[in-house]
Amino acid sequence: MAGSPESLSGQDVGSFAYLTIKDRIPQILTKVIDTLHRHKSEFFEKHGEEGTEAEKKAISLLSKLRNELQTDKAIFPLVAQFVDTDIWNRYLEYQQSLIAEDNGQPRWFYSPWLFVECYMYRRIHEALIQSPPISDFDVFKESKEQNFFESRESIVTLCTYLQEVTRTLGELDEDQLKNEFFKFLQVSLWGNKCDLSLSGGESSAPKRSVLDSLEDLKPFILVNDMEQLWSLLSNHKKTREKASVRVDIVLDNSGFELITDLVLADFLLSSKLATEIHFYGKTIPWFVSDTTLHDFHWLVAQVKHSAHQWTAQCGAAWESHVKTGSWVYQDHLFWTLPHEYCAMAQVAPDLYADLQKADLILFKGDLNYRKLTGDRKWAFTTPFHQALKGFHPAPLCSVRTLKAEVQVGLQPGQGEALTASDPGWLTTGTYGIFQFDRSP
Ligand SMILES: O=P(O)(O)OC[C@@]1(O)O[C@H](CO)[C@@H](O)[C@@H]1O
Ligand SMILES: [Mn+2]
Repeated sequence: MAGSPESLSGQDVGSFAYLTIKDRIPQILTKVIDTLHRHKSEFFEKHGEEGTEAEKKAISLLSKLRNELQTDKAIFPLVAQFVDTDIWNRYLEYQQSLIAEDNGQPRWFYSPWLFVECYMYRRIHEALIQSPPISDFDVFKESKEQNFFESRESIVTLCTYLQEVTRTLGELDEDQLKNEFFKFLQVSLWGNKCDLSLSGGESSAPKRSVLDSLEDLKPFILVNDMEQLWSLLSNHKKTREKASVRVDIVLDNSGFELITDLVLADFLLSSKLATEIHFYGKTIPWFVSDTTLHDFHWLVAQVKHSAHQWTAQCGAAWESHVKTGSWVYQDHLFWTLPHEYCAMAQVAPDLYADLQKADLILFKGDLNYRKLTGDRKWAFTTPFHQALKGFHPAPLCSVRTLKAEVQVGLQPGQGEALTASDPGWLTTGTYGIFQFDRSP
């Protein structure tokens, strides 16, 4: 295969990568520092003087990080011992090896955007690790919970709808079932618009019921492989050649997006299009809104204890799915490394082998898409299969709203026409895709 195109980076002045590194990431860091400041008294109440000292230390480490970024310093090796420190520092050495002698070291506005952005979030975590006893504090917890509470109405509407569909499943014919499947897929897609790292932590809760918007949003789906997802799952259901059908969902954001993913997962079980769902979340706070184990269980509990009958019924069912094992939540440190997914088989062979057991893998969101395609400057018409560069653990589908300047698998002229009609089409989250790759 011909060489891959270069990575998106802050070298391209004015690019979305450049503006993210220059403006959005410092804004996110400032919000993190402010969050720590606002919890000063809580840390004192919990840990006394030690807590106050820890808050000061974390803030000073984060201010240093912000200065390194804003003055385009070298990317420094991680220093605090953690389960993935050596992997990160080996990756930093690899990035160094890609740079010609006279071009110095990996730097914020020089190295691949994917690397420096992931590194920034891992440095935030390092600042907390180095500041015991507040090391377990999730600096993004408040904004993830706020997104959930601000989405309350949409959550009630969605859970009510799910209960209605679940009650009538037995009466639906094939076409009607497919139609419901497509609805829940689209709800999960547009749930991805609710991304706090794009909004810099500002509220991103849905403004109206996403169910009512599906028809209006259809023209904004640029690649639509939903039919292939249906035929894959409905054939398994029809032929019953497999006792179990496993769908894996590589999660993205907590809050409303996670609700839309759990609603889809519940429908997959009730409709018997799947018999088990594996969810993958993040082991550390990540990209502001990404789902951690705590976020997952907190959200299920919140839904279960809702005052609204149908919402509470959903939460009880979801808790039961976890208890019976038909829903499995899994952590793996690979998801918070900077590697492109084409490196997974080498870097995390255990995870790759686990994904190979799935009948279908749904990758939610933009960051996953960037890692699937290596965050590279592919031509818009490059086949998705080619951009995956050998990453094929199982049939997979990206379910993503566009928030970065990478997109493949378009028709000839489609990207150019979009640029002419809507210059922000790649980065505002307005457009979405269901992009499927069957497998080797
Ligand atoms: O994976 P998500 O949550 O859909 O989006 C995450 C993300 O779009 O937010 C950032 C915006 O700067 C991008 O760098 C990154 O890809
Ligand atoms: Mn995210």
